[in-house]
Amino acid sequence: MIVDQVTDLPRPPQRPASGHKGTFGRTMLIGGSRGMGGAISLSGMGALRSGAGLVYLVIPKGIADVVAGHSPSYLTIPLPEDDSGRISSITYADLKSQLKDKDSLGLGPGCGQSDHLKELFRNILLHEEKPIVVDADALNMLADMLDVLHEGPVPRVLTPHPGEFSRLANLPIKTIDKHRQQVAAEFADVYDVTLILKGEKTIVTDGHRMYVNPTGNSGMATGGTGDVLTGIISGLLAQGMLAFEAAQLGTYLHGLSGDLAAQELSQPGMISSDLPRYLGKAWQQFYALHDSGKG
Ligand SMILES: NC(=O)C1=CN([C@@H]2O[C@H](COP(=O)(O)OP(=O)(O)OC[C@H]3O[C@@H](n4cnc5c(N)ncnc54)[C@H](OP(=O)(O)O)[C@@H]3O)[C@@H](O)[C@H]2O)[C@@H](O)CC1
Ligand SMILES: Nc1ncnc2c1ncn2[C@@H]1O[C@H](COP(=O)(O)OP(=O)(O)O)[C@@H](O)[C@H]1O
Ligand SMILES: [Mg+2]
Repeated sequence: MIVDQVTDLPRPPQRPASGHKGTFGRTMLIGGSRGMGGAISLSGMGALRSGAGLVYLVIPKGIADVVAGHSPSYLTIPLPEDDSGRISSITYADLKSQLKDKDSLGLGPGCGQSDHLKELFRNILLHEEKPIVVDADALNMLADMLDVLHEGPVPRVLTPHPGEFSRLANLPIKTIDKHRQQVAAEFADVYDVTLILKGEKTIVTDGHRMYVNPTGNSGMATGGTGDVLTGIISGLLAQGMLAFEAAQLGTYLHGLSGDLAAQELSQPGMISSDLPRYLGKAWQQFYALHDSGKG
């Protein structure tokens, strides 16, 4: 297997002067559960500040008001829930009309795990050809049904931290930490996905290309920062970026937001909800350095 090291960042999505919110894509994020409404709200913030035109959050009804209260900019779709406050009852067929006009999906932040969710995500991953980001509990459920990734050349971005990757690839965390690039590239190649292996110097690979992200700091080791990344990448995918490029740019901007937050707030003093707030500054710095001020 030959893997090219990529260092250049991709072009960001174009923002035509005549663009309207439909031009910049609709992304739908499915997650949240009782006690983890924050995760899906953070993803939604990442998606909004990535430039996506419309951000839909599909959540259990028990947390709908709290999630909607995080930002008036979300559209929320409340669904029935089970006794533990996780999305339940609704089937893939029930969701189909909602999925139809969406340009990208993000599955998992804070959703918890259940047989029902597993079946729902299984059907989405099997039948939806649009780009999908898979994170958090959706990754943990995916570990038992990796066959859904063999159903065709469709854009899938997986965003595990080493603990989640250990479950997915059935490898000890020690082996993953020691051979990060090799194990990530092998997995991405076998399952035809873009894999983001998170941590210090996050790796983005599709099995043929490898990008090692230079941004980010250990101030980002705080609950919810990965949820923000999921939203950013879903939003970039909704704007038409290809999977590897969206993963690369999303990871870079996410880490840069963390660096800018740390500069002003310190590493211990920054929290995950600061990242979306610094994403605007990260975009400005990106445009200044890489894209001649178009933003
Ligand atoms: N505000 C909210 O609503 C929030 C909600 N959240 C939601 O919580 C759900 C569970 O997600 P999760 O990631 O917290 O737990 P899990 O999948 O069990 O993984 C942890 C295991 O992996 C191991 N591990 C090894 N290396 C690691 C590494 N580099 N980074 C991280 N872990 C590493 C680790 O080892 P240890 O810490 O013991 O050393 C441990 O054994 C999920 O739905 C998520 O969206 C969170 O996003 C927080 C904010
Ligand atoms: N030491 C570190 N250096 C750089 N980035 C880090 C470091 N620790 C964590 N991060 C970043 O923070 C994010 C954590 O994601 P994740 O573990 O999924 O958190 P959560 O599930 O709580 O949202 C990832 O993007 C990861 O790369
Ligand atoms: Mg996570």
